[in-house]
This record gives sequence, C-alpha cells and structure tokens, in this order.
Amino acid sequence: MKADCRLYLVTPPALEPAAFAVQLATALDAGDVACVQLRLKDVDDDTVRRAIDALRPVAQEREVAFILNDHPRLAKEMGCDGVHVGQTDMPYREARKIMGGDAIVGVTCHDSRHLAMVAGEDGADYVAFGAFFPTGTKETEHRAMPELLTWWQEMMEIPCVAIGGITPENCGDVVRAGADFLAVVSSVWQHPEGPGAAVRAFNKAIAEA
Ligand SMILES: Cc1ncc(COP(=O)(O)OP(=O)(O)O)c(N)n1
Ligand SMILES: Cc1ncsc1CCOP(=O)(O)O
Ligand SMILES: [Mg+2]
Repeated sequence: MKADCRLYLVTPPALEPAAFAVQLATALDAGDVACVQLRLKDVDDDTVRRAIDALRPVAQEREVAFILNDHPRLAKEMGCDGVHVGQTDMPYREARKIMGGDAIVGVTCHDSRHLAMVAGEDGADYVAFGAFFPTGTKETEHRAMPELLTWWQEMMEIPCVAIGGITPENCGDVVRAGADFLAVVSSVWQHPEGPGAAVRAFNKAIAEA
C-alpha cells in the first residue's frame, strides 16, 4: 500500500463555469483530493478569469489547492495557489519570480530525467511525468514508464506527479512505482457514474495499491 499518493484533478478542456462549479464540488466532497488545476487552452484571459472566479472558491473553501495551467501572471493576479508550466510555456524561473516564493510552481518534464533534475534543482514544487497511458485529452509525444517514478523517488525529495490516461483500473503500477500525485482528466469528468464516484474509485484504488 502507498497511501500517501493523492489525487490531482485537472479540469476538462471545455467547461461552463457555473455548471462545472457544481461538478467540481461533487468531486471534492466525495473524497480526498489534493489539488485542482484549471486547464483551458486557446481561450482569452477574461474567459480564464471568469472560470477562476467560479472555481477557485470551490477548491479553496475545501482546503484544496487551486492551480492555474500556463498563465503565471493571471494566477498571481487572481489569487491562485500556484501555476503549472510546461516546457514550451514560460520558463520556471520567470514563473517563480511572478508567483513568489510561497506559491506552488509545477513543471512538466515528460519522460525526461534531465528536465526533472533541472526543474528540481531550480526549485520547482513538483515535477510532472507522462503520458503513462494513451490519452485522448491531449496529443502527446512522450511516453513515461513507471520505473521513472521509482528512480525519481530514490533520487529526490520533491514530489512527482503522474499524468496521462490514468484510471482507477490502471493506476496501481504507477502508485506502487512512487507517484505522489495522480493527475487525471477524463477518467474523473467522464466517469459513467459521475465525478464523485470517480474520486471514490481512485481513493480506493490508491489505498489498495
Ligand atoms: C500536472 C500536469 N502535468 C502535465 C501537464 C502538461 O503541461 P504542458 O506540457 O504545458 O501541456 P498543456 O497542459 O499546457 O497542454 C499539465 N497541464 N499538468
Ligand atoms: C494535460 C496532459 N499532459 C499530458 S497527458 C495530459 C492529459 C491527461 O488527461 P487524461 O487524464 O484524460 O488522460
Ligand atoms: Mg502548458
């Protein structure tokens, strides 16, 4: 059992803020979730702001960290707890300058030990590896293996996030390999019995891994 692995929910690619706030509350009230990432691609800043206004309180009122994808300035302006940056987004150091020392800054490292070491040494709060499984949510060029998580855990203290196609059914190997967080999109928001059932299923799968 590796009970210290926790869920990291990433929002669906498109959402209507007020309706999705209800879905998010259902997910967060169903069980243990460490953080929520708002991930909206190809929308203008005001659309992101409106979504943050609707969703940030839902997370923060439940002591769940609220992280914005891609946009450090908006994250800072809008009171998010952190930001996630990828390798083609703003560089980590610049994001850190904007966010300040207390905020969470996470970095995508694909399947690269080198990128993860650099991010860790620079001060990232977590490194994200993936994709671990095929995913329809994002076109991915990199495939990570569970051994990468084990290697990271043996080398470094900084938490690692596993992302990409993770479900309650397939997460066991990734959890046992050492993921500190499972970042998930479709398996939660497209769960046939709803996001609450998905969170319960993940919590159970993690506890039994
Ligand atoms: C937790 C987490 N891990 C990886 C990503 C992917 O970030 P990036 O490579 O910048 O791709 P986009 O998500 O921006 O399309 C993530 N968002 N979150
Ligand atoms: C944002 C992102 N980065 C790598 S895979 C991915 C999508 C993960 O979505 P899902 O959990 O639906 O596979
Ligand atoms: Mg990005």
